Amino acid sequence: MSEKRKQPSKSPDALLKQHHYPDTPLIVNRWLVCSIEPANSHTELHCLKIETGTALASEETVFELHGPWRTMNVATGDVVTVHPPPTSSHAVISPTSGAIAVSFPDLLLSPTTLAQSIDCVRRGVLSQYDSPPGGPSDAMTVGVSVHEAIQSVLMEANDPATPPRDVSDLRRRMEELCEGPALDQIKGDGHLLNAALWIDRVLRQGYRVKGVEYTIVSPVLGLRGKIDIVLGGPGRKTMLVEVKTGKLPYAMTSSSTRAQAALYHAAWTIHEGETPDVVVLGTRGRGDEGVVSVEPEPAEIATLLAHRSSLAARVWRLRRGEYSSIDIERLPPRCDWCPHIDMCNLLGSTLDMIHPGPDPNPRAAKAALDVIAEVDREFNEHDTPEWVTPTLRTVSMLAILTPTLVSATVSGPLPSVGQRVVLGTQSMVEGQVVDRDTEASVVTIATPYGQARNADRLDLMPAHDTTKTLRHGPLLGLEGPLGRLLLMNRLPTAVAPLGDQEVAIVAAACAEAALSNAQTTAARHAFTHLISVVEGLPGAGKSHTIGAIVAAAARLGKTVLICTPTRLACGQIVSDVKRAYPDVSDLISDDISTIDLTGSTPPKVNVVAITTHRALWSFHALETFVQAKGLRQFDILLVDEAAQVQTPTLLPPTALAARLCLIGDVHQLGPVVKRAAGLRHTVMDKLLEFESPCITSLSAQYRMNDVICRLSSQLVYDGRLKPANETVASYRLNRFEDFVPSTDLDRSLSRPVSVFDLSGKSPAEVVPDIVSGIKRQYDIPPMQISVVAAYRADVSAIRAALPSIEVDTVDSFQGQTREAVVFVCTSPEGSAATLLGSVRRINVAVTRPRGLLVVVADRSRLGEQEEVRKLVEMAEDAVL
Ligand SMILES: Nc1ncnc2c1ncn2[C@@H]1O[C@H](COP(=O)(O)OP(=O)(O)OP(=O)(O)O)[C@@H](O)[C@H]1O
Repeated sequence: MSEKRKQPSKSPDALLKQHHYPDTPLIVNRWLVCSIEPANSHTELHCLKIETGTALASEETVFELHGPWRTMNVATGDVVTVHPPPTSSHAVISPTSGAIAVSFPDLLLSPTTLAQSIDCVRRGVLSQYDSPPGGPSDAMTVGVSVHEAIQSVLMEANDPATPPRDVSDLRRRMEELCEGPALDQIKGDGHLLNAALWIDRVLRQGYRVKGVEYTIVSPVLGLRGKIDIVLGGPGRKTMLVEVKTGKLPYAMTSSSTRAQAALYHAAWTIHEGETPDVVVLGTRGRGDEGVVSVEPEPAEIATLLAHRSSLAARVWRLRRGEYSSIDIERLPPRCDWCPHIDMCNLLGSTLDMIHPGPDPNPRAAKAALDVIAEVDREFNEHDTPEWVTPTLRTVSMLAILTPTLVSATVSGPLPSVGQRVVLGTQSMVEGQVVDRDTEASVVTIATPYGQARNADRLDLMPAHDTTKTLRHGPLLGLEGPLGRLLLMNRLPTAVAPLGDQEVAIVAAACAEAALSNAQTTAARHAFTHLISVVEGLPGAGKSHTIGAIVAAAARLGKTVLICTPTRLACGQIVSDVKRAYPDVSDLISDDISTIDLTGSTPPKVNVVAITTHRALWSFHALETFVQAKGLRQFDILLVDEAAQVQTPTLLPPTALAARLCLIGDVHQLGPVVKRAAGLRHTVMDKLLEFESPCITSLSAQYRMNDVICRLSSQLVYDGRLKPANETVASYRLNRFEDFVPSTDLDRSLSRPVSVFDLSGKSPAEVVPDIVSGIKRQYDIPPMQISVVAAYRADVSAIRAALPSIEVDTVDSFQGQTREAVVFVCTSPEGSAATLLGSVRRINVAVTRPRGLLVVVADRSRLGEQEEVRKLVEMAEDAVL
């Protein structure tokens, strides 16, 4: 078995540089070095599960071989032996240390899985369980048959004995190959004609098959898989074809398909040393609709490279993006058929354990630990190399799921506090050391800090049970008042009174904004209480109050970190404050990256606004900002729309602030959580369980007239929501003087709240008439009329019919005000009414308008939509 291999002519990073991937440092995905021995012995190697590898023995070089448990030097003349014999594509030589990297194929992902994991945060972890329960669906059968037929006719074309075939011959031949129960559907959907047209074209261009199901393994990219078809063409051109026969045309250009194509492009370039063309071939579209040539963009490559370095890191990084871009609630149709659903549930339960709901109990914790054990077992059944202990798996999973701290026992010298590190033998968990225990060799690492580009690598001791330290370790943000609240169920009541001058400045800012007594109290509490809460009903002036707090703080020279769940809210707060308080306009910024933190003088800015997820990413920059101001922490952390912020997301920014002020409404939109019920229970919910003077309730609202206000008040607030004054209550839209109502529509729209039935039509047919009716009757600018729909499908259809009017989902209107709102509270035919099952979502929609609310419903479906039925009944009562 002993064999001596020569070094590949070019190192992988040289190839990367040569082929348009110049900035790619070589990071070996998951690697472990085999053993070495004198030429006449190789016994030790058999016990290691190394499937692949390479051996080096250059005359001049001394190589350092290292794995997680050993480091050895290979001297000139030594022979390195790997068992079973390696293939060069599986191994990489580290250009810096000269170490031999042997990749573990079972830790590599398929390109499809890796590409899909861009859309589904969990799929990366679950890739190894990719077989549908209950057998393949019809679509899969059709897809597979057509796919194989295409490969077969292309291969047959290589055979000199096959006569030349025109389009009809190709099509007929594929029909023969597809013979079976799915053939009728295949023919009906036009797959074979489309495929035949494409095959005819490439054959005429001189392309011939070089391989089908062509195996490609790329440790550098962290993937292995099979390219559906590799074609060689004139001028030594190579075309890589990804066949997506069962998919609809839009799948051809989806982000995951593009990612897959980019992966092929990169893998081929790196390992074969030539730049290929990549084509995604669909057959369901009309003609060329299904054929897409993909030229990966640098940004796509960069995204992939950012995701590649390990199974866990990929998913973890994706999860960091989740807070902004992946709305899990929009994925159910996908999840319903997703074969990973069972594993998803397991992970969901794990989440519940890590962030338990209101009453964490030992039984739930035990159940969740069982879940982790089960996940470990699953992983281990898949031939996991021994050194990848279940513990390591678990730690990476927990790190994926908890943006907090992990503790790990490390081998070798301990890094110092503050040092950025990568935990594990690859970029599994990035973070910064926040604590170290030299005796126990334990470091505590805060994740996710991101930006670990210059991090040092730490090796975990394989046998150590890191989960124990993880679970008992301190958690970032939990040492302070929030910790006492979450861990001990205790709310701090200590108050730090303000000095006279401070009281005067806060009072002045409140007076400038004409804050009510309750709003003024809420503003003062933000300065005096360790934790304060402003429960503000819709339109009760939460944003208005934040403005006064921020202005007062800026004038007092205090530092404030504002966190909001959305970028829109973030920008809105900053622009409102700048407009209302021009004197502090230079002291507030919503872009931490533009603040100069390197100068010798402290930055001028006092107030930084940032989205909650961005705060995780930019933790280090925020910390540097505070230090540059000569402080240890921000004076106040203000969290707007706090009812939407999950507890773990709140922990890192909390660690950066002396005081926490949460502002929100638990009856408006909540956090987007699919299964982990524990995450649904936010810090805001938790705080409202207390009766404490630190909670201020704002129930007098300044937005809606009395009729609209009554609707929300009855629907959600047990009558607590009231107009702040008579001017607000009696507000009506300004009607054109010469307007005379002549139709039923006009008469309905003359009331502040009205209900329209779809009567068998689609929202896109009904809404334009309603909007025209509003424009005819009321003197308001079109930008003050908005259409709000629960479902994206309705939003798209109505937008197409009403291009000049703002149409969007409920979620994008949270926090907004309009003169008139048309609320389409229907669900598209065939969809489950889940979005409308949420009274919180309905509440947000109906509390946007000042003067006019039009509810569009489908009476024939009210039986299936309990919350909508209630709304319609109350809206009709409101009209009377
Ligand atoms: N004390 C006040 N005096 C006059 N107008 C006020 C006062 N407080 C708030 N408003 C006005 O009421 C409207 C709604 O206020 P704001 O947007 O701050 O409410 P909100 O609680 O943030 O609403 P939502 O719950 O919808 O996010 C704004 O036009 C604001 O200027």
